[in-house]
Amino acid sequence: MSHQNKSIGFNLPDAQICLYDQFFSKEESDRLYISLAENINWQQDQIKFFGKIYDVPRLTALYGDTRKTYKYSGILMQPHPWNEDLLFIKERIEKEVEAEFSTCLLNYYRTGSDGNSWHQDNEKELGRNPIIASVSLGETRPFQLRHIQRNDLKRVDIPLTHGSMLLMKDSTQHFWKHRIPKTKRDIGPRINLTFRIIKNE
Ligand SMILES: O=C(O)CCC(=O)C(=O)O
Ligand SMILES: [Fe+2]
Repeated sequence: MSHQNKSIGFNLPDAQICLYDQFFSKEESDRLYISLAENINWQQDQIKFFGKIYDVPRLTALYGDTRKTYKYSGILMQPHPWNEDLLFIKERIEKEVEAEFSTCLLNYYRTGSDGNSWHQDNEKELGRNPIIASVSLGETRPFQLRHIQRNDLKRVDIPLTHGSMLLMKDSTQHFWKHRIPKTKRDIGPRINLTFRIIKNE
């Protein structure tokens, strides 16, 4: 039996975004969450901001084809090789999306004090119109988007639930910034995986 994934498109100017809720079943999502929390090599990154060094407010990890290095926030990252869970997730996405991903950047938001500030994923290694597939596990957090030029457009809030997959492509990264805001609410942890295509060799 072939299984049909339902997606919701967001009609945003200068963007191509769609969301698949329950892209992974509850059982798959629970299993993946536990396994990734335990088995991924989570690390604490730091950023330099006006000459001072700060911990990034989340844990991260880079996995993928080991020839593809990735430079973000000014740091050159060497990926860990794919593991079984990541290949399972990647293959499921690739069945739905016409793309082959080289790299996965993972984020672990331990509490509401962890977040991801406004940015565009527009590093030159990603090429001109990057496709990014973003899987969420654990606590639902809002994914917020804002257009970088048009202040007539309202901010968009997309709740990213356990087992969902958000797809961003075409000019999205040129015109829209996104973030995961921090919150004072007492919430549980969340794991996010963003699958990307790195063009360098
Ligand atoms: O956690 C998320 O949903 C977003 C992550 C993100 O924007 C990124 O890693 O570039
Ligand atoms: Fe991002």
